[in-house]
Amino acid sequence: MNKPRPDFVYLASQSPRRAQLLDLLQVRHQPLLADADEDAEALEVPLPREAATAYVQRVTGLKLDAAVARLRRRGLPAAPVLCADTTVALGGRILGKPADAADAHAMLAALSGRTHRVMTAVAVQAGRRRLQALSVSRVHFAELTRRQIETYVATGEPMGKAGAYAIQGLGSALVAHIAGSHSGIMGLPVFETAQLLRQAGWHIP
Ligand SMILES: Cc1cn([C@H]2C[C@H](O)[C@@H](COP(=O)(O)OP(=O)(O)OP(=O)(O)O)O2)c(=O)[nH]c1=O
Repeated sequence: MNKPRPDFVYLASQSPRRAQLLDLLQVRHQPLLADADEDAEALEVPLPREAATAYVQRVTGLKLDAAVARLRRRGLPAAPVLCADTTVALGGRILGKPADAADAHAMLAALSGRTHRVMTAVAVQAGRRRLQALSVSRVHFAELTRRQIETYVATGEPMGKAGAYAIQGLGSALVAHIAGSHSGIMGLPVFETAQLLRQAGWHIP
């Protein structure tokens, strides 16, 4: 007899935005968070001269490897595992999460008046199948004054966000134009995620 299909996915992410965006698809999910001794940050180091698209997909694959190993280690019931990674690229330069307020200030000054790319890779492990997708958006920032940057950094919002801003928050006041996926910029491209989950056998309209 066939095993019943699980009715949830594991979301291997500590990002509350990713959980909210997955909720839009009405897919039940459970967190699969890293153990205290797993060094998640260590995965997020670009290789010398690595292109941002290659980097974001490689890191997402590593996150998924770690999550699948975690599932096995904990002996949890089998179900698909989903994870994602978001990277901001200004020309050939990869902007990660700011280390501190000065770093956030420098990133925002670099983004001011220019167009950058935001890439989010999504990966799903469903049994032996690994499915991956990449969303690339272009974001144009208004010209920012030093004062505006200082005020924004002082809100604390840039911390923990790739590129030092949040389009879902006050950061939206700095963004003049986007071309691409708003949810992808936030951290989980809903359209591409739906495509992957359908391929994994999920019923999504
Ligand atoms: C550009 C941009 C990024 N971000 C966020 C999305 C991601 O959470 C974060 C990039 O870091 P990620 O390493 O992609 O994700 P994370 O560390 O927050 O969570 P996890 O690895 O557990 O899944 O930046 C926004 O929230 N809004 C934005 O507009």
